[in-house]
Amino acid sequence: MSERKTIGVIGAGAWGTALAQMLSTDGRGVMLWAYEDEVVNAVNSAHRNPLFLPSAELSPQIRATGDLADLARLDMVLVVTPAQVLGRVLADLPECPRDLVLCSKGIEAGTKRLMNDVARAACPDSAIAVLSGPTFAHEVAQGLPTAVTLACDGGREHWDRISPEIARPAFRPYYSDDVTGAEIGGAIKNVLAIACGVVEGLGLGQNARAALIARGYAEMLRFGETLGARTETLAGLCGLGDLVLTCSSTSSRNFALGKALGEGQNAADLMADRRTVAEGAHTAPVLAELAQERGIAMPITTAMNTILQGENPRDIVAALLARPLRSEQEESE
Ligand SMILES: NC(=O)C1=CN([C@@H]2O[C@H](COP(=O)(O)OP(=O)(O)OC[C@H]3O[C@@H](n4cnc5c(N)ncnc54)[C@H](O)[C@@H]3O)[C@@H](O)[C@H]2O)C=CC1
Ligand SMILES: O=C(CO)COP(=O)(O)O
Repeated sequence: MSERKTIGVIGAGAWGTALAQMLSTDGRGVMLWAYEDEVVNAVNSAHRNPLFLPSAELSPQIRATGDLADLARLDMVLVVTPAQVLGRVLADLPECPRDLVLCSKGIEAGTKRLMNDVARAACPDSAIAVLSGPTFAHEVAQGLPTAVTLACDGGREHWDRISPEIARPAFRPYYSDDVTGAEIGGAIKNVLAIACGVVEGLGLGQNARAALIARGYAEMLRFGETLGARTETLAGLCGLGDLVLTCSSTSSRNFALGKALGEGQNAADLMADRRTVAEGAHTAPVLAELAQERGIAMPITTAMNTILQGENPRDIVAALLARPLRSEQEESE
């Protein structure tokens, strides 16, 4: 039997913890880096993560650490921090691994870079893969069946090396070499999930939500095309698949944030002091800016950005509905 190498996971929020649990199911060791000492201690002593994934009983195969040096010399490291701190955390890594697998969903605000560009700058010699798809953390931690896109910048050879390390009977990666497409799907669906939550919070009905998913997907395709993503990638698990999941459940933090906005809660209050991340709130401003700079029609994204800045959701929805009639394929605001 081949040796099962320890895998590193950076970030012990809900998703990093669930991935560590999933990876440990074949009996291998997982080294999990956590930002909070409280999480390190709880994982090591009680096999729990009370801050971010309280429902899961974790495998004793998972060892937590607060020291990134403990991940040195591991061949493969999954990076699962919030998107806005990924670059900072990678810059602190004493040694870059051979294989980095990026699992965060977002765009870096200041630089407007996708996560793979941020990671490439920090670890130029690492092979970069993006793992993304419809994956609520609590379901993966329970071992429920889940499928993801695993986009490998090194093509088939890269996939052949890393996919056996990541696949498990209930966790099924699908091959892609479209790293940009895989990232764009995950980043944009978070903004659209907030929009679907707003529709829910305002009580606008199921028809409106379906319209929003379809028109939001058209925005994802237009944006993706401009950045060189392939339509077939966005039609898959990491795009449409994840959009459908997060636009239809309050298990999504982004959807729940939108619902609260639609119900009349204040955006600044909702963002203040939150421990868990709703990536769409950070992605919306940078995405709206990129759309404007590049002349890409993204009216739903722009509207969500305005609502997150404190505008009245009902007024913004009314303005969206009042735009001139056009064909579905037309690419103007
Ligand atoms: N929760 C989920 O079901 C899924 C989440 N993701 C993505 O995974 C990424 C991480 O999300 P979650 O694990 O859900 O996080 P979370 O919302 O459960 O927890 C927040 C995380 O941020 C970390 N953090 C806060 N400040 C930090 C700092 N200054 N430096 C480093 N880390 C810091 C915390 O330690 C914690 O790990 C996000 O990009 C999210 O979109 C992707 C798929 C599923
Ligand atoms: O990305 C996710 C599921 O695929 C998790 O969505 P939220 O971050 O909205 O909870």
